[in-house]
Amino acid sequence: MTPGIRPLVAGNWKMNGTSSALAELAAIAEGFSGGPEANVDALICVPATLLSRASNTLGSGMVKAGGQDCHAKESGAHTGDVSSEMLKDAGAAYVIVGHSERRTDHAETDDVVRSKAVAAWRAGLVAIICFGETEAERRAGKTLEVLSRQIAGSIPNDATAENTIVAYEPVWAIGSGLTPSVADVAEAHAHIRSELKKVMAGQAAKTRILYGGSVKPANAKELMAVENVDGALVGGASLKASDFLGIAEAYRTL
Ligand SMILES: O=C(CO)COP(=O)(O)O
Repeated sequence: MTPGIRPLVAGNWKMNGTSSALAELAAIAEGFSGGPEANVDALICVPATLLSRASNTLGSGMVKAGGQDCHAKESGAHTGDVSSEMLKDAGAAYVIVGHSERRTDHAETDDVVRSKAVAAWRAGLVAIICFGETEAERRAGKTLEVLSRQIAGSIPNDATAENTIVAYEPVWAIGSGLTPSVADVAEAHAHIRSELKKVMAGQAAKTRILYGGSVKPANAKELMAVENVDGALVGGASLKASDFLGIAEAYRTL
Protein backbone atom coordinates (compact mmCIF):
# COMPACT_ATOMS: atom_id res chain seq x y z
CA MET A 1 0.00 0.00 0.00
CA THR A 2 1.03 3.54 -0.61
CA PRO A 3 -0.74 6.31 1.30
CA GLY A 4 -2.91 8.33 -1.08
CA ILE A 5 -2.97 5.72 -3.87
CA ARG A 6 -6.24 3.86 -4.39
CA PRO A 7 -5.30 0.23 -5.11
CA LEU A 8 -6.41 -1.87 -8.08
CA VAL A 9 -7.01 -5.60 -8.26
CA ALA A 10 -6.80 -6.59 -11.93
CA GLY A 11 -7.58 -10.00 -13.35
CA ASN A 12 -5.85 -11.35 -16.43
CA TRP A 13 -7.83 -14.22 -17.91
CA LYS A 14 -5.10 -14.93 -20.48
CA MET A 15 -6.29 -17.37 -23.18
CA ASN A 16 -9.19 -18.61 -21.09
CA GLY A 17 -12.91 -18.04 -21.36
CA THR A 18 -15.74 -18.46 -23.83
CA SER A 19 -19.35 -17.29 -23.55
CA SER A 20 -19.99 -19.52 -20.55
CA ALA A 21 -17.39 -17.57 -18.53
CA LEU A 22 -19.59 -14.46 -18.61
CA ALA A 23 -21.57 -15.90 -15.68
CA GLU A 24 -18.37 -15.83 -13.60
CA LEU A 25 -17.84 -12.22 -14.64
CA ALA A 26 -21.37 -11.34 -13.58
CA ALA A 27 -20.68 -12.99 -10.22
CA ILE A 28 -17.52 -10.89 -9.83
CA ALA A 29 -19.48 -7.70 -10.58
CA GLU A 30 -22.20 -8.60 -8.14
CA GLY A 31 -19.84 -9.61 -5.34
CA PHE A 32 -17.71 -6.51 -5.81
CA SER A 33 -20.52 -3.99 -5.50
CA GLY A 34 -21.39 -2.87 -2.02
CA GLY A 35 -18.34 -4.67 -0.60
CA PRO A 36 -14.72 -4.44 -1.81
CA GLU A 37 -15.55 -1.45 -4.04
CA ALA A 38 -15.30 0.77 -0.99
CA ASN A 39 -11.56 0.13 -0.73
CA VAL A 40 -10.22 -0.96 -4.10
CA ASP A 41 -10.77 -0.66 -7.88
CA ALA A 42 -11.29 -3.78 -10.00
CA LEU A 43 -10.62 -4.75 -13.59
CA ILE A 44 -10.83 -7.96 -15.58
CA CYS A 45 -8.75 -8.26 -18.77
CA VAL A 46 -10.57 -10.78 -20.93
CA PRO A 47 -9.70 -12.33 -24.30
CA ALA A 48 -10.48 -9.91 -27.17
CA THR A 49 -13.26 -12.23 -28.36
CA LEU A 50 -15.15 -11.68 -25.09
CA LEU A 51 -14.49 -7.99 -24.61
CA SER A 52 -17.69 -6.60 -26.06
CA ARG A 53 -19.93 -9.04 -24.18
CA ALA A 54 -17.85 -8.66 -21.04
CA SER A 55 -18.30 -4.92 -21.09
CA ASN A 56 -22.05 -5.37 -21.58
CA THR A 57 -22.13 -7.76 -18.64
CA LEU A 58 -20.23 -5.31 -16.43
CA GLY A 59 -22.28 -2.32 -17.57
CA SER A 60 -21.52 0.92 -15.78
CA GLY A 61 -20.54 -0.81 -12.54
CA MET A 62 -17.28 -0.52 -10.64
CA VAL A 63 -15.57 -3.52 -12.28
CA LYS A 64 -13.98 -2.44 -15.58
CA ALA A 65 -13.08 -4.48 -18.66
CA GLY A 66 -9.67 -4.51 -20.32
CA GLY A 67 -7.66 -6.11 -23.10
CA GLN A 68 -4.49 -8.17 -22.77
CA ASP A 69 -2.42 -6.78 -25.65
CA CYS A 70 -2.72 -4.35 -28.55
CA HIS A 71 -0.90 -3.64 -31.79
CA ALA A 72 1.09 -0.41 -31.98
CA LYS A 73 -0.74 0.74 -35.11
CA GLU A 74 -4.32 1.93 -35.37
CA SER A 75 -5.28 -0.25 -38.36
CA GLY A 76 -3.80 -1.91 -41.41
CA ALA A 77 -2.40 -5.13 -42.85
CA HIS A 78 -1.66 -6.97 -39.60
CA THR A 79 -3.57 -10.23 -39.82
CA GLY A 80 -4.78 -11.51 -36.48
CA ASP A 81 -3.79 -8.40 -34.52
CA VAL A 82 -6.08 -6.10 -32.58
CA SER A 83 -5.54 -2.35 -32.20
CA SER A 84 -6.05 -0.29 -29.07
CA GLU A 85 -8.84 1.58 -30.89
CA MET A 86 -10.61 -1.76 -31.47
CA LEU A 87 -10.30 -2.65 -27.79
CA LYS A 88 -11.67 0.74 -26.80
CA ASP A 89 -14.54 0.35 -29.26
CA ALA A 90 -15.34 -3.05 -27.73
CA GLY A 91 -15.58 -1.55 -24.24
CA ALA A 92 -12.06 -1.70 -22.79
CA ALA A 93 -10.81 0.97 -20.42
CA TYR A 94 -7.36 -0.58 -19.88
CA VAL A 95 -4.93 -2.80 -21.76
CA ILE A 96 -2.04 -4.91 -20.51
CA VAL A 97 1.17 -4.48 -22.51
CA GLY A 98 4.49 -6.28 -22.19
CA HIS A 99 3.26 -9.29 -20.23
CA SER A 100 6.11 -11.80 -19.93
CA GLU A 101 4.08 -14.32 -21.92
CA ARG A 102 3.98 -11.82 -24.82
CA ARG A 103 7.67 -11.02 -24.38
CA THR A 104 8.49 -14.76 -24.53
CA ASP A 105 5.90 -16.16 -26.97
CA HIS A 106 6.00 -13.22 -29.39
CA ALA A 107 9.55 -11.96 -28.84
CA GLU A 108 8.32 -8.54 -27.73
CA THR A 109 11.18 -6.21 -26.86
CA ASP A 110 11.12 -3.20 -24.55
CA ASP A 111 10.85 -1.00 -27.67
CA VAL A 112 7.76 -2.86 -28.86
CA VAL A 113 6.20 -2.67 -25.41
CA ARG A 114 6.84 1.07 -25.23
CA SER A 115 5.18 1.64 -28.59
CA LYS A 116 2.17 -0.39 -27.46
CA ALA A 117 1.83 1.77 -24.35
CA VAL A 118 1.76 4.87 -26.56
CA ALA A 119 -0.87 3.16 -28.74
CA ALA A 120 -2.97 2.48 -25.66
CA TRP A 121 -2.95 6.16 -24.72
CA ARG A 122 -3.76 7.16 -28.32
CA ALA A 123 -7.04 5.26 -27.96
CA GLY A 124 -7.72 6.66 -24.49
CA LEU A 125 -6.85 3.44 -22.65
CA VAL A 126 -4.80 3.12 -19.49
CA ALA A 127 -1.68 1.04 -20.21
CA ILE A 128 -0.68 -1.62 -17.67
CA ILE A 129 3.01 -2.07 -18.44
CA CYS A 130 4.50 -5.36 -17.18
CA PHE A 131 8.04 -6.40 -16.39
CA GLY A 132 9.88 -8.85 -14.15
CA GLU A 133 12.94 -11.03 -13.93
CA THR A 134 13.28 -14.69 -14.92
CA GLU A 135 14.36 -17.36 -12.46
CA ALA A 136 17.87 -17.40 -13.98
CA GLU A 137 18.16 -13.63 -13.63
CA ARG A 138 17.08 -13.80 -9.99
CA ARG A 139 19.54 -16.61 -9.26
CA ALA A 140 22.29 -14.54 -10.83
CA GLY A 141 21.45 -11.64 -8.50
CA LYS A 142 20.33 -9.48 -11.41
CA THR A 143 16.73 -8.75 -10.40
CA LEU A 144 17.10 -5.03 -9.73
CA GLU A 145 19.32 -4.51 -12.74
CA VAL A 146 16.77 -6.24 -15.02
CA LEU A 147 13.94 -4.14 -13.57
CA SER A 148 15.90 -0.94 -14.17
CA ARG A 149 16.54 -1.91 -17.79
CA GLN A 150 12.94 -2.92 -18.47
CA ILE A 151 11.55 0.22 -16.85
CA ALA A 152 13.90 2.51 -18.78
CA GLY A 153 13.08 0.70 -22.03
CA SER A 154 9.36 0.00 -21.72
CA ILE A 155 7.90 3.11 -20.13
CA PRO A 156 7.49 6.16 -22.37
CA ASN A 157 8.79 9.42 -20.93
CA ASP A 158 5.42 11.12 -20.94
CA ALA A 159 3.72 8.45 -18.84
CA THR A 160 1.49 9.82 -16.09
CA ALA A 161 -0.16 8.27 -13.05
CA GLU A 162 -3.50 8.57 -14.91
CA ASN A 163 -2.55 6.87 -18.17
CA THR A 164 -0.14 4.26 -16.83
CA ILE A 165 -0.04 1.48 -14.25
CA VAL A 166 2.99 -0.73 -13.88
CA ALA A 167 3.02 -4.39 -12.88
CA TYR A 168 5.94 -6.29 -11.40
CA GLU A 169 5.58 -9.94 -12.28
CA PRO A 170 8.56 -12.17 -11.52
CA VAL A 171 8.39 -14.69 -14.38
CA TRP A 172 9.16 -17.62 -12.08
CA ALA A 173 6.23 -16.71 -9.79
CA ILE A 174 3.62 -16.77 -12.59
CA GLY A 175 1.36 -19.80 -12.41
CA SER A 176 3.88 -21.63 -10.21
CA GLY A 177 2.38 -21.20 -6.76
CA LEU A 178 5.68 -19.57 -5.74
CA THR A 179 5.94 -15.98 -4.56
CA PRO A 180 8.92 -13.88 -3.52
CA SER A 181 9.30 -13.24 0.20
CA VAL A 182 7.67 -10.14 1.58
CA ALA A 183 11.15 -8.63 1.97
CA ASP A 184 11.97 -9.35 -1.68
CA VAL A 185 8.68 -7.83 -2.85
CA ALA A 186 9.34 -4.76 -0.71
CA GLU A 187 12.84 -4.38 -2.13
CA ALA A 188 11.68 -4.79 -5.75
CA HIS A 189 8.75 -2.37 -5.39
CA ALA A 190 10.87 0.29 -3.64
CA HIS A 191 13.40 -0.04 -6.46
CA ILE A 192 10.64 0.25 -9.07
CA ARG A 193 9.32 3.41 -7.41
CA SER A 194 12.73 5.01 -7.51
CA GLU A 195 13.38 3.95 -11.11
CA LEU A 196 9.98 5.32 -12.13
CA LYS A 197 11.12 8.73 -10.90
CA LYS A 198 13.77 8.72 -13.63
CA VAL A 199 11.17 8.34 -16.39
CA MET A 200 8.05 9.86 -14.83
CA ALA A 201 9.51 12.48 -12.47
CA GLY A 202 6.81 13.75 -10.08
CA GLN A 203 4.22 11.34 -11.47
CA ALA A 204 6.10 8.35 -10.04
CA ALA A 205 4.94 8.93 -6.49
CA LYS A 206 1.26 8.62 -7.56
CA THR A 207 1.62 5.70 -9.99
CA ARG A 208 0.12 2.35 -9.10
CA ILE A 209 2.65 -0.49 -8.90
CA LEU A 210 0.89 -3.87 -9.00
CA TYR A 211 2.40 -7.17 -7.92
CA GLY A 212 1.59 -10.26 -10.01
CA GLY A 213 2.53 -13.92 -9.70
CA SER A 214 0.56 -16.57 -7.81
CA VAL A 215 -1.59 -14.08 -5.88
CA LYS A 216 -4.38 -16.00 -4.10
CA PRO A 217 -6.88 -15.16 -1.35
CA ALA A 218 -4.56 -16.90 1.14
CA ASN A 219 -1.52 -14.67 0.44
CA ALA A 220 -3.22 -11.47 -0.76
CA LYS A 221 -3.28 -9.66 2.55
CA GLU A 222 0.40 -10.26 3.25
CA LEU A 223 1.45 -9.18 -0.26
CA MET A 224 -0.90 -6.21 -0.58
CA ALA A 225 0.24 -4.84 2.79
CA VAL A 226 3.79 -4.38 1.50
CA GLU A 227 4.90 -0.80 1.03
CA ASN A 228 4.66 0.34 -2.62
CA VAL A 229 2.41 -2.59 -3.57
CA ASP A 230 -0.68 -0.82 -4.90
CA GLY A 231 -2.70 -3.82 -5.98
CA ALA A 232 -2.44 -7.12 -7.78
CA LEU A 233 -2.38 -8.51 -11.30
CA VAL A 234 -4.03 -11.89 -10.93
CA GLY A 235 -4.00 -14.75 -13.42
CA GLY A 236 -5.41 -18.13 -12.38
CA ALA A 237 -7.29 -16.87 -9.33
CA SER A 238 -9.18 -14.30 -11.42
CA LEU A 239 -11.02 -17.05 -13.29
CA LYS A 240 -13.12 -17.91 -10.24
CA ALA A 241 -15.32 -15.18 -8.79
CA SER A 242 -14.87 -16.41 -5.22
CA ASP A 243 -11.06 -16.33 -5.51
CA PHE A 244 -10.94 -12.93 -7.22
CA LEU A 245 -13.31 -11.46 -4.67
CA GLY A 246 -11.32 -13.08 -1.86
CA ILE A 247 -8.26 -11.16 -3.04
CA ALA A 248 -10.19 -7.88 -3.27
CA GLU A 249 -11.59 -8.56 0.21
CA ALA A 250 -8.06 -8.45 1.61
CA TYR A 251 -8.33 -4.67 1.39
CA ARG A 252 -11.17 -4.60 3.87
CA THR A 253 -8.77 -5.24 6.73
CA LEU A 254 -5.62 -3.55 5.48
O1 LIG B 1 0.65 -13.57 -15.14
C1 LIG B 1 -0.08 -13.26 -14.20
C2 LIG B 1 -1.04 -12.15 -14.32
O2 LIG B 1 -0.77 -11.37 -15.44
C3 LIG B 1 -0.06 -14.01 -12.93
O3 LIG B 1 -0.60 -15.26 -13.15
P1 LIG B 1 -0.95 -16.20 -11.90
O4 LIG B 1 -1.74 -15.38 -10.93
O5 LIG B 1 -1.74 -17.34 -12.50
O6 LIG B 1 0.36 -16.63 -11.31
